Amino acid sequence: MPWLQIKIDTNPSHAEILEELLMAAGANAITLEDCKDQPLFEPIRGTTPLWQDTRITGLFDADQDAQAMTRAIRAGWEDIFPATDFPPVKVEILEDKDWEREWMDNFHPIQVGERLWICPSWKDAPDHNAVNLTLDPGLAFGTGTHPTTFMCLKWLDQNDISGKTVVDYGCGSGILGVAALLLGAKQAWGVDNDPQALIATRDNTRRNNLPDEQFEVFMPGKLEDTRADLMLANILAGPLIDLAPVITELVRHEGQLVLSGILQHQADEVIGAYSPWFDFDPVQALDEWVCLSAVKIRQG
Ligand SMILES: C[S@@+](CC[C@H](N)C(=O)[O-])C[C@H]1O[C@@H](n2cnc3c(N)ncnc32)[C@H](O)[C@@H]1O
Repeated sequence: MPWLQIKIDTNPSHAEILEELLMAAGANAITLEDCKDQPLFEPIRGTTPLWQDTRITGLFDADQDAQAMTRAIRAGWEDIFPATDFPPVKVEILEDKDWEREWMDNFHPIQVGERLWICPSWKDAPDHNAVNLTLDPGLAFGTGTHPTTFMCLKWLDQNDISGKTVVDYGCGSGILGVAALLLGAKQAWGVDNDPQALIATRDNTRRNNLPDEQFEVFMPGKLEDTRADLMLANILAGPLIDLAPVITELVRHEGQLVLSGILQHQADEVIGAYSPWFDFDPVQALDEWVCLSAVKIRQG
């Protein structure tokens, strides 16, 4: 089914209100991205563009009336900011994403280590006695084929995580948290800043017959009081470094940390950001990527 996208370029101080107005107009999901270098419309020659910091995209069902929705969003804006021009809006039909999902034909069941298989939900599991994780990543990252995901899954397969509590930070499709639960973990919490990822994680939790409460999902900043036994964070080196205090705080004393999304040449910098609190194992590498594991030895 096609989707309707409403894109609005704004600035950070107006972003939250626009998010609320898009949700009130019926958006199924909202994404925010930096758009400084890619304006929706070419700025008029000789003028300074005013609205080019933050792009908000609302995803709506295609049978909605785009003009009526845009009018409602605009009316809401004018009530709140009567003296500020409504920013430029672009409405697009997002055709059925078959082209984005062509990879599905090439996604086959993958064996990870001794116990675990990742099986696309549209294919049969080859070994019914294995721990089979049934997966449809939707529009989120995480099929198990990427070396960073694969190394985290391998770590889970090789370690005893029975009864543990787990945070899957940057959960994407939810693949790591669901794998942890299927391998015996007691509870998982997922965090992602992409709403599509939270939807995919919830769907994959259900697909594996796990109750929603066993894998709860959150936007960043909503999980402050948790102290997990195990933290899985496959993001990228930059955000992992920036998030070091936040991620550290979510791990209990003597809890474990597994980080990936890191290129080989970035490993030392990431280790440096976490070494005030964690003692690292030898680095694991696959292709140009590494996976770092560690134990928390000092309180954050
Ligand atoms: C490489 S994917 C990993 C997905 C999955 N965990 C896996 O291992 O395949 C990284 C995920 O982190 C999310 N992400 C990136 N930066 C983030 C941040 N600052 N806070 C929370 N999530 C973030 C992205 O939206 C994406 O879903």
